[in-house]
Amino acid sequence: MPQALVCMSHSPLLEHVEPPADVKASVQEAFTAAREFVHDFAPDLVVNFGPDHYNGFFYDLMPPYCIGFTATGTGDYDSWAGPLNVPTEVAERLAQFVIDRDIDVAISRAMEVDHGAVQPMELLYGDLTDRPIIPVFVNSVARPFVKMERVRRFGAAVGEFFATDAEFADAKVLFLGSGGLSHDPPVPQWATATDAQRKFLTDGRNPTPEARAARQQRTIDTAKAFAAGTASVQDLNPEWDRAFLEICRTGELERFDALDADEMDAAAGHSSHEVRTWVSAYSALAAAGAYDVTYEFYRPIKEYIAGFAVTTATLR
Ligand SMILES: O=C(O)CCc1cccc(O)c1O
Ligand SMILES: [Fe+2]
Repeated sequence: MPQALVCMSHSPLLEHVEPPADVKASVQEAFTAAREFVHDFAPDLVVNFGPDHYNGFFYDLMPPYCIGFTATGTGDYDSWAGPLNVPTEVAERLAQFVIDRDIDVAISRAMEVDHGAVQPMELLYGDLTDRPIIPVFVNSVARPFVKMERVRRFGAAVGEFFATDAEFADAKVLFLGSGGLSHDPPVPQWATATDAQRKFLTDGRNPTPEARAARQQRTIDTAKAFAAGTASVQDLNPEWDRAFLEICRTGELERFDALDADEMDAAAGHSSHEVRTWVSAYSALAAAGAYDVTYEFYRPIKEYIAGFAVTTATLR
């Protein structure tokens, strides 16, 4: 069983806003299940499909996907702030393979990854350097978006590399996807942003501690208000989330192609695009063969501003 998958929502609010005790306990149980899964699997390498929230990628140069050859955590919301343990030579060969499959992926030799990319690894391993990891950015927040079909093909190309590369014939690779499902946290969008917000979206790297703290407090305040029913935040959409999870379960991944960005905004919120990391990760796993989803947790959680899901999968 050389490959496996964990896909999970993330939320920087996990440590900042308290849902009811039973809800919190159920999420912690899901994390425990995922942790046991990865410890049993014991991957030699993690391929980490992560989004970004204008901490590492900005509108000065916004690729649809990017493979990191070396990478550092930005430390937003107290997430991982140091270097990642990236096997550069493998990342380089992966990028060449993907490009040869006609997917024009960007690369970075100094990638910056935020809470959205590192939180699953922190929850599963506690330490971003515990395993060799290849960080793969999948744009999930900054329009324009490529079609979901392209995201699926991108993930499949990544998966094909590990399914066919001689060096990985006996290696265990974990595909990790982070984000979603339905949610609409207060991340500015270009189309409706003020001039000051547009400057941040374009040129917001390395914020002052004050600016970062203000941004984080705004998210925390919004989450508390959303849970109290007083925020004008778009509702979570459990139906949409369950339909998405159903596609993951069936393995009929071409069905993801019908996900349209405008419809997703309307039905599931402006951050629902984070499921692009899931589409990539599931497609990567499916490139090696049929799989089974072995664990699924789902709960819409306003305190975390997330249709919160955790899934694990193994090859059949
Ligand atoms: O502050 C931000 O930029 C967004 C934080 C955030 C909140 C809820 C769910 C998420 O997935 C998320 O990323
Ligand atoms: Fe996010």
